[in-house]
Amino acid sequence: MHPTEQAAVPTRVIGLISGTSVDGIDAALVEISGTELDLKIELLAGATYPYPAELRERILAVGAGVAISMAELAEIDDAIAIVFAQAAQNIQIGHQPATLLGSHGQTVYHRPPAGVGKAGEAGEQGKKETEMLTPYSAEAKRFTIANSTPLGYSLQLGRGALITHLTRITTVSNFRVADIAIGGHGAPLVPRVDAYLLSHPQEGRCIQNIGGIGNVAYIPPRYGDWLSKIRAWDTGPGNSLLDLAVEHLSAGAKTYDEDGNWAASGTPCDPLVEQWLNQEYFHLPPPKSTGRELFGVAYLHQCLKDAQAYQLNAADLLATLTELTAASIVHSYRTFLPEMPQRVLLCGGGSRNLYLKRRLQLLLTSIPVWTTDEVGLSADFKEAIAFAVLAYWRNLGIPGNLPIATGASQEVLLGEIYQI
Ligand SMILES: Nc1ncnc2c1ncn2[C@@H]1O[C@H](COP(=O)(O)OP(=O)(O)OP(=O)(O)O)[C@@H](O)[C@H]1O
Ligand SMILES: CC(=O)N[C@H]1[C@@H]2OC[C@@H](O2)[C@@H](O)[C@@H]1O[C@H](C)C(=O)O
Repeated sequence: MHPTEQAAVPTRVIGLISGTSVDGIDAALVEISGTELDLKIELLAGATYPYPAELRERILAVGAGVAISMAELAEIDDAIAIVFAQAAQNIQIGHQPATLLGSHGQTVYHRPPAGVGKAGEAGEQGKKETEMLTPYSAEAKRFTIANSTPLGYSLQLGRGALITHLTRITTVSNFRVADIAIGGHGAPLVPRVDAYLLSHPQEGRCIQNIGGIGNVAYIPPRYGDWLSKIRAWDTGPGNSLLDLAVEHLSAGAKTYDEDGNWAASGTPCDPLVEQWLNQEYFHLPPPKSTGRELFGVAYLHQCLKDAQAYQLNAADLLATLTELTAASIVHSYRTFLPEMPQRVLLCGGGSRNLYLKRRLQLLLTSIPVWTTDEVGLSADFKEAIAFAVLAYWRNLGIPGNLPIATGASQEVLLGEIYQI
């Protein structure tokens, strides 16, 4: 059957992802029809299933660079597959079963291609640009040494074969490797889905995800050669530094700044934000991607050190870190977009941070800042929905990456398929 004939019949698909915040597994059960311009999704159910505390701690440790044995890695890989399979079972309760499952898995390591920002470009120039990423930490230095090979590397745990075995559902997983193998960053992958679900006939839009890391997809108005004008990249820290700071400042009592209330009671320190914006990542041209390897614990420690000069209290420090997220997003639009969008649509957990949203609105002046909920697509489950769509495209033989976003040399089928 031709892909378009196959796609005429709606398919029930599960999308699963745990992002860089490692807060739990986002699961979406969707009904999908159409292929690209006629792509339609209906969200039947969405839920977040927290990780067992011990597994979360182990994942965070691996992500922070703690050395583990291959035996432990294997254990974590399957422990993640098991909780992902449980999430898939739970999300179907009370619904007709799904016939396809897309599982992003859990990123524990992400290294952009050498010459980050210039995907696929190896050699001295590439190395020089990567070395510029080192002022912040010993951890960042290791990142540079590891990054002397031309291709990127990204590791998502929770192997698909086991998820298929446990759920009895055809599963697509390991979405990033094919793009990386042809010179791409393997991220961001959601922009192609954003393009078909969130484009507008007259309006240029930035779809801004604020997870642990932030990423944007600029989708121009849907006419002419609009697809070639899409731009996308990781903007830098979303909530990663904020969450780590909250945990540190509350001595472990809190894991995030609910609604941004704590930061809202402080005042951002503008000179510090200016200083932090000098960091090289913010100035590298897209395509570019990043992770907790850069915007993680060591980075926060350097921020805390920098802040000592200004004697900030806890609330001021959180306000300043929140401002870094907002300012780095807006700075990247002003620097790298061909034109500013007419609307910004937020998604991810950071879209619930009301203080962050207010600061973004202030910096973007007259450009309205909404959430994707306000145009009919769940801000909480958009990433999980996207991996359901990417699995569906893979199953139909439709490429999932956008070379302009990832830096890959061409479009490619994303993901490995495991059948029962
Ligand atoms: N009500 C809220 N107020 C403030 N922040 C919130 C709220 N709810 C969620 N968050 C933030 O959102 C984060 C989780 O966001 P999300 O689940 O989108 O991240 P992720 O998917 O793990 O990351 P990424 O998109 O980088 O992979 C939490 O760690 C927290 O910082
Ligand atoms: C390696 C990895 O997991 N990257 C994530 C991360 O979280 C946000 C940002 O960095 C994004 O580029 C990417 O995820 C989304 C789902 C993407 O690929 O579009």
